[in-house]
Amino acid sequence: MAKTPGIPARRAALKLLDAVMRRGETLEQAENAALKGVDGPADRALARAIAGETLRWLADLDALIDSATRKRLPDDAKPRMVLRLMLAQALRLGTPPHAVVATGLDLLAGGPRRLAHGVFSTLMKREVSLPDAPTLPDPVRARWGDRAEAIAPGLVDPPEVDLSLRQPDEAAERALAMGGVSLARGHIRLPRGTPIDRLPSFDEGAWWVQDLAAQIAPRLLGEGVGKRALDLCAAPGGKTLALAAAGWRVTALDISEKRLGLLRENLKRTGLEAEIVKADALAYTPAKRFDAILLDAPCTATGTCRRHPDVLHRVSERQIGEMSEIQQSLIHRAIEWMQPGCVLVYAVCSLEAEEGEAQARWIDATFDLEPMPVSADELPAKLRPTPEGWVRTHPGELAEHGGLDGFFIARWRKPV
Ligand SMILES: C[S@@+](CC[C@H](N)C(=O)[O-])C[C@H]1O[C@@H](n2cnc3c(N)ncnc32)[C@H](O)[C@@H]1O
Repeated sequence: MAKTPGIPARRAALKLLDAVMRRGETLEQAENAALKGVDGPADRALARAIAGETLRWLADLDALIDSATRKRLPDDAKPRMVLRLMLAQALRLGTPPHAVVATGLDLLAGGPRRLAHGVFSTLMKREVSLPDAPTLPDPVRARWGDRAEAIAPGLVDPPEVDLSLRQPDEAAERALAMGGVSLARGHIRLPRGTPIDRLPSFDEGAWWVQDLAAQIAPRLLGEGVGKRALDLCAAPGGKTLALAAAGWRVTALDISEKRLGLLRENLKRTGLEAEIVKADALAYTPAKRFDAILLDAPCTATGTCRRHPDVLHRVSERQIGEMSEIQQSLIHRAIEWMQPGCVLVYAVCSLEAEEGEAQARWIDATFDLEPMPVSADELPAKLRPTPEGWVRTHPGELAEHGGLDGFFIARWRKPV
């Protein structure tokens, strides 16, 4: 018998949701296994979109489900998982309800299909809708505090596509040719979903994909002609490329051979150069002196929640604490190597104060370094530094242009 079209994509979306919610995996980690047997890029994209929208709006979808059930379905019960996916399709992806039912109930074969059908039909008859911005899960709201309300509107949609240019002065001209806008020197923003590898000049290596907020950290090292920089956690290399393009002689170090493979590909495609070192920064001693060190530290990556909404549900206090310890070890190491005059830029794509502001305060209190406050004219698109001279970006900022990833960035110098 012929399979109903679209069911493999829904089955894959269920596996993705299950991997995140029950096993704490990232969407990326779960993809290989979950998408096995899903043919064609359109169905794979559909599976990703259903899982992504479900995770982005999870608290609101759950509230709707709870409003239509007499007895609360357990969080990890399969009917709740399937109903979440069905509602995300109807309310976020515009899938007609009959198609949602035709492809959704099959996922509950041998289970409570009538219950799921009843809840879904009740909610459709009520013509329910989602709020203007997703409701953040309680633990996330507690952690993000006052900022949570400003961040949530930035999570409504996946992000647009930002490019960083090898020749910054070409931004205006290339933005026009590509149908995008430039919000900063060397930056182009394109509509979400733009197929990257089909853009003109991809093979020529004139640009690489990098969120506007991620473009800030390497810029804070300044022009690098005649100077050496150590990019301490470098792969896959977005910031290495930016430093090399700004004239720095870059040593790019990372512990992951797989991710360094991507960095090598990026260097090859863009024709930029860097010395590559595969090492554990905690066990490495550089032979050279550096004028600047960029520590783009491993972190919980909650600042990337627009493109990776799984972080909203799987990052715990424990993981934040563990990351914070690793970051402090790496900071310690980097500071040991700083010569007088050497600049340190610390960055994390995290919205957690423990990985950002608290680390900057710890550096100020522990080490003999001069803070180098960031000024407004060093930042793109009218962003402002914090009163301390740090950079704190979040998805709700520059909303009129499509938002930003969440980053914390701060800068110091070793006294001469
Ligand atoms: C936030 S990512 C870096 C992103 C990169 N700077 C970019 O712009 O493309 C953090 C990196 O730290 C690396 N890493 C984690 N622990 C490390 C260690 N002990 N030594 C060196 N690299 C490490 C990871 O492999 C990962 O590639």
